Amino acid sequence: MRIELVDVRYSVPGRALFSGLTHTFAAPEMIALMGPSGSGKSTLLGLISGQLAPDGGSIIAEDGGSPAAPAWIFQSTPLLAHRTALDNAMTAALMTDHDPIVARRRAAEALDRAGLGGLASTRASRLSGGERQRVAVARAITARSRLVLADEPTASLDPVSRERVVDALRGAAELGALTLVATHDEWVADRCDTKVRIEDGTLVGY
Ligand SMILES: Nc1ncnc2c1ncn2[C@@H]1O[C@H](COP(=O)(O)OP(=O)(O)OP(=O)(O)O)[C@@H](O)[C@H]1O
Repeated sequence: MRIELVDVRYSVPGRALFSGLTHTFAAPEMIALMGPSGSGKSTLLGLISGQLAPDGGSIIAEDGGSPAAPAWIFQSTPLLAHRTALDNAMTAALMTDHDPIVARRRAAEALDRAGLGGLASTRASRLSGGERQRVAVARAITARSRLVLADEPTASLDPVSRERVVDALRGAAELGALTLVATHDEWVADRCDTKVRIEDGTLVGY
């Protein structure tokens, strides 16, 4: 997966957030997207996902020619509350063309990888916030998502849960996904492969 932003322009009422942003992200990598509140982190993820259309310029997502189909991880990622962790981990894969038996095996493997093997049969409503986040990452891995967009994935977690969620996201990147993590948390950013910060509408490595 490779995302090329070329001369991207995007404004919200009264303000240009990006006025000629050019940058390339390429997998496999886990990239921290930093920047002050309101600098445009969530907006940039929305542009990369295709949920937002740029006012100008182009965003080219390449994965062997096919467009990106991102997996989203939010501060509190929605799961099917009354279904098990295993069912939840399978859902995205089942919506593509995966064989249900293969999806089930992959989901079990992804949960194991996320340290949740013992909770596979537990309903999502009974999991902690951090466990739910890891199920969401396992869902992305099961679906073989090439692009993982995480928007403040650890914002409401205690330090132990935060580390486990970051490890799970690292697992997605190690399996080949381009993993973008918008965060305010320097601890999380330090665990990514690369750190970029939005400064005055441009992306600066640091
Ligand atoms: N639909 C919209 N209409 C008006 N303003 C918007 C809209 N979407 C975003 N904005 C503004 O654009 C700016 C960037 O928002 P964005 O959510 O991308 O920032 P952020 O860096 O993710 O912030 P935070 O760290 O607080 O989550 C903010 O000032 C926000 O108020």
